[in-house]
Amino acid sequence: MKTVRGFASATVGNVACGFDVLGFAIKEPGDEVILTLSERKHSSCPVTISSISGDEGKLPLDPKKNTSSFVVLKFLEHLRAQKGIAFNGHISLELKKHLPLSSGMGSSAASAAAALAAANELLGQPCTKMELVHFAIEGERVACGSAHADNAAPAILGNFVLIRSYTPLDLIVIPPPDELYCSLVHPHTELRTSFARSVLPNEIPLKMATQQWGNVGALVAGLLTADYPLIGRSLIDVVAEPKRAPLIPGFFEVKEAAQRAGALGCSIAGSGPSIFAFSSSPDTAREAGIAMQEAFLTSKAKLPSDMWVSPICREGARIL
Ligand SMILES: Nc1ncnc2c1ncn2[C@@H]1O[C@H](COP(=O)(O)OP(=O)(O)OP(=O)(O)O)[C@@H](O)[C@H]1O
Ligand SMILES: N[C@@H](CCO)C(=O)O
Repeated sequence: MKTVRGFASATVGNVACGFDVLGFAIKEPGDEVILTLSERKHSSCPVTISSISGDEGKLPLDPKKNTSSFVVLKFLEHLRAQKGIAFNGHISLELKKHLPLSSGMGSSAASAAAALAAANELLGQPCTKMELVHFAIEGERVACGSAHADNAAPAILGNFVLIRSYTPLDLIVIPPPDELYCSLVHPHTELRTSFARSVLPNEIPLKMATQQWGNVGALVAGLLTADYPLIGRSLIDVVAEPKRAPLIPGFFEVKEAAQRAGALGCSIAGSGPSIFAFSSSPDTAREAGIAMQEAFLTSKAKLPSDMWVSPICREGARIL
């Protein structure tokens, strides 16, 4: 029997203007997955879930429905079909859930990425991290019906990841500027990604598209040149934020509080309800985070929240 423990952290999709094409990872918190390999088959399914903690009993134990086990099944299928590596043993999976569900913090992707890092290590690293991203994306389809990559890719690869194309998948890893800090505030309420996607339009006017791609290009330029004011100016989302903001009680007050505290910019984390802000020092990031929490609490909905301040994680999914 061999045991490996994988970890993958929270991620923020979209980064304001990059709907479905840009995301980044923070250092903590994250999900842990412990895999135990035995040489003999136990059941008809090569992967079973032995336990899940931290989810209040909400997550499925069916290996085909939980993102952590589903992606390992996809990984094993790929090894057999594409690399000629047959797996005849059994993997028992234990999930330690530390990320809140339906939070906008890439919870489903973190479980998948942690499981993939552990499975790849357990079987002698037959895949590159870039290959693992393909299976992690399939996990997102199981979680919310959409195979978006802006949480899954940074959960595996760390850094910022730009998705230039989905078919074929073409990912560009963008290392973060050294002094960029994220304040991430999670109000105690859930917003399902599938619902937050259903409020978005299928088509947008050309004028709106022009604004959006101007900001995405400028944000990438700002990240690559460590131009903090440019990063701040580019954190504008005219596509998803206006439709989703009404789903997050206190959103506008929280955004204003972050900016008043000196943050470079602020927007919805992924599909929400979490909200992130960027700052160019850890002190400002902490002050912005505290101001955002206060704004949630004093808004009409009086929402308590959790807050994390973190630099961008460069490592991605890893073995503990
Ligand atoms: N291991 C898992 N971790 C989290 N959610 C899972 C997992 N496996 C399956 N799911 C399902 O995925 C859904 C949560 O996904 P959702 O995309 O809404 O949340 P999220 O990952 O926090 O969001 P976001 O992508 O906006 O950051 C739940 O319905 C849950 O049942
Ligand atoms: N890009 C996805 C991220 C979900 O976290 C969305 O906005 O729906």
